Amino acid sequence: MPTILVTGGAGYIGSHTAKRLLEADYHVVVLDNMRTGHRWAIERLRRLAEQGSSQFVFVQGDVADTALVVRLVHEYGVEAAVHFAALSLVGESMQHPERYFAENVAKGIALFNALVVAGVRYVVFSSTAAVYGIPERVPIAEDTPTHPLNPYGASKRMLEEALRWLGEVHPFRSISLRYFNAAGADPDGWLGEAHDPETHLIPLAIRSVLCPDEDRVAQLLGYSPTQDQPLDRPPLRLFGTDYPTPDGTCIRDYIHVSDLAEAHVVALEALLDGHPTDCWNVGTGEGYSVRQVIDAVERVTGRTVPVVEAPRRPGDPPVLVAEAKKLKRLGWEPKYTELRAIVHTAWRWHNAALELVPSSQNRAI
Ligand SMILES: NC(=O)c1ccc[n+]([C@@H]2O[C@H](COP(=O)([O-])OP(=O)(O)OC[C@H]3O[C@@H](n4cnc5c(N)ncnc54)[C@H](O)[C@@H]3O)[C@@H](O)[C@H]2O)c1
Ligand SMILES: O=c1ccn([C@@H]2O[C@H](COP(=O)(O)OP(=O)(O)O[C@H]3O[C@H](CO)[C@H](O)[C@H](O)[C@H]3O)[C@@H](O)[C@H]2O)c(=O)[nH]1
Repeated sequence: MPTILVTGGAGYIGSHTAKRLLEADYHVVVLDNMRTGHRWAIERLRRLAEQGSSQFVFVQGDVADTALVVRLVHEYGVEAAVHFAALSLVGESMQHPERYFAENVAKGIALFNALVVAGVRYVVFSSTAAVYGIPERVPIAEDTPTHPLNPYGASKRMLEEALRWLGEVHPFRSISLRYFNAAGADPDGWLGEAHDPETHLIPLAIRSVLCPDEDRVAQLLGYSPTQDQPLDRPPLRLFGTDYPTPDGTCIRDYIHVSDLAEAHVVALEALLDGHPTDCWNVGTGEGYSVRQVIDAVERVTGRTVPVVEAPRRPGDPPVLVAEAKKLKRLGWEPKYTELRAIVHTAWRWHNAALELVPSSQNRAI
């Protein structure tokens, strides 16, 4: 089986995709600088590989280290890359756009350059629905014009364009996957979402109903109620109740991280089979409002989410729902279309995270 370079494989979506690749018998080389990645995720992947026949290698380093990337390609016979490594906080990108152009655009281009030089011909790239900005119509088709509203979305759009031109000139093809809202956790309980800071709705809603000593994910990230700073347990802020939607709150398309991981395998196999360079949406086609998410969290946890209504968050489009025609044409179908099922996997992860790793691994680096 081919060897796949997975940049950002110690992070949320990258680790779930690396797991899926190992399960599909690919060999995996993870390159991650551990800026937001997790040692425990790497340890879980290593253990998974030991149980099967795939080779798993973790290298701590930066995607912009051209010599390192070229060496890894040659040493491990890398045939394709899946590029997750990036900064992805929309709010931060509005405050420090230069960071997003340096970390995402400049480093992404350095990586693609190294891959082309080393002879890698296939890349699957983590793009985002944020490239569309406020779409002309919903569900959003893949040929919808892109007008990103923030430097984060712009940085992803620029890399899509760079990939397109690399494909025009070199024997090189790519698929950019425009994810909608990644959510949930590995149903086996091996991996899950642990961003720091966390900005996403589902993990924040779950954390709002947990006592500090119940919050295994916070403890994995190194917070503990015994530390000087007790865990802050603010209520969930509901950003905007006056949107032109049935209940006044924003509607999003929540795509389970395992379905997302599977989409990367489909994209990779399509490229290996000769598929041309393209951009594909990854979403379920089902939209849920913020209030519906809160309701799902309450039903799954059996607890009341403490909510305060807050003004709209700048830059939030009212409705983002995908039309994922291109993926579906290749046989991909999301398994998780029910919001409650997605939330259930996230709830399990928040409850179980700490028990999953040996005590020496119980903290992020
Ligand atoms: N989470 C979402 O809902 C979502 C939605 C759309 C797109 N995306 C994109 O998906 C990708 C993964 O997102 P995530 O939520 O898993 O993020 P994450 O922060 O959990 O993972 C990113 C990983 O990349 C690593 N990394 C960052 N910069 C690096 C560099 N220069 N060199 C090497 N490693 C580096 C980090 O250490 C981390 O392990 C990102 O590109 C993000 O923009 C995420
Ligand atoms: O504390 C919170 C957090 C979020 N929300 C609301 O919940 C919805 C979902 O917000 P998330 O922050 O979970 O996700 P976003 O839709 O803002 O962003 C996600 O999807 C985008 C594309 O749609 C980008 O890809 C981005 O990287 C990814 O995080 C939004 O309406 C947001 O306003 C709240 O009300 N309170």
